[in-house]
Amino acid sequence: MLDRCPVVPVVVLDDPAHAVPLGEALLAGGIDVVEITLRTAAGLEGLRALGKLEGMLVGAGTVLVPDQVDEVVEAGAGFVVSPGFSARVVDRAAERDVPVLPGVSGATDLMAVVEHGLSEVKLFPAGPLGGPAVVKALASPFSGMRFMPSGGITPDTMGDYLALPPVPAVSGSWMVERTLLAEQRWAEVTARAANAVARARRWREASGRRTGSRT
Ligand SMILES: O=C[C@H](O)COP(=O)(O)O
Ligand SMILES: CC(=O)C(=O)O
Repeated sequence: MLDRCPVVPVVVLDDPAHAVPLGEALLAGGIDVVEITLRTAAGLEGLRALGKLEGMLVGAGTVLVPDQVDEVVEAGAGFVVSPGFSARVVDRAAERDVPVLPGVSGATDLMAVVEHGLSEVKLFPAGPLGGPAVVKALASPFSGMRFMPSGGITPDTMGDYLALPPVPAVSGSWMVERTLLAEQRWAEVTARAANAVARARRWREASGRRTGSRT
């Protein structure tokens, strides 16, 4: 997932009927990975609908407890994301054979991640924690760890993260703002997605790094 697309939209869905047009809008902008959060009642149904959209890899976000891992796997989630580290969520994901990206906010979380044999995490909330400097500091003792920063990232700051070798992708909600979805402004979603992918490509090229397959 982390190598597929350098920018992963994080979606808070209010209406499950918006899931498929949203997915189509993202694909049109060159984004083929999306995280649907369980923050709303519509999340699970939206995940189920979007999972059937050809060419889109759909994951579940805001997975807080192990039973939600079962729910999202049954709804077709291709990966699971949590805002923090839960050993029980990680273990359930392993039992269900679904890739999991636990959230970390510091070295103690990363110690637990290493103990569980994982080497890919979400850094959350990346901006308030201190931005790219935090990735650099954490990557030093945890060499080999790959980070997907999220939280407070903007089109203007994402390049500073993507320029770092341990950062294959960033995630955020700016491409799929809740109001855009409510107003069904799909062309704007496509434009923001295309802009994000183009910026990611530029930053990667400037820093001599390869982008994901679709970029
Ligand atoms: O997990 C994702 C975050 O909620 C995304 O953060 P953001 O809304 O600041 O982009
Ligand atoms: C913030 C986050 O990681 C999530 O909602 O999954």
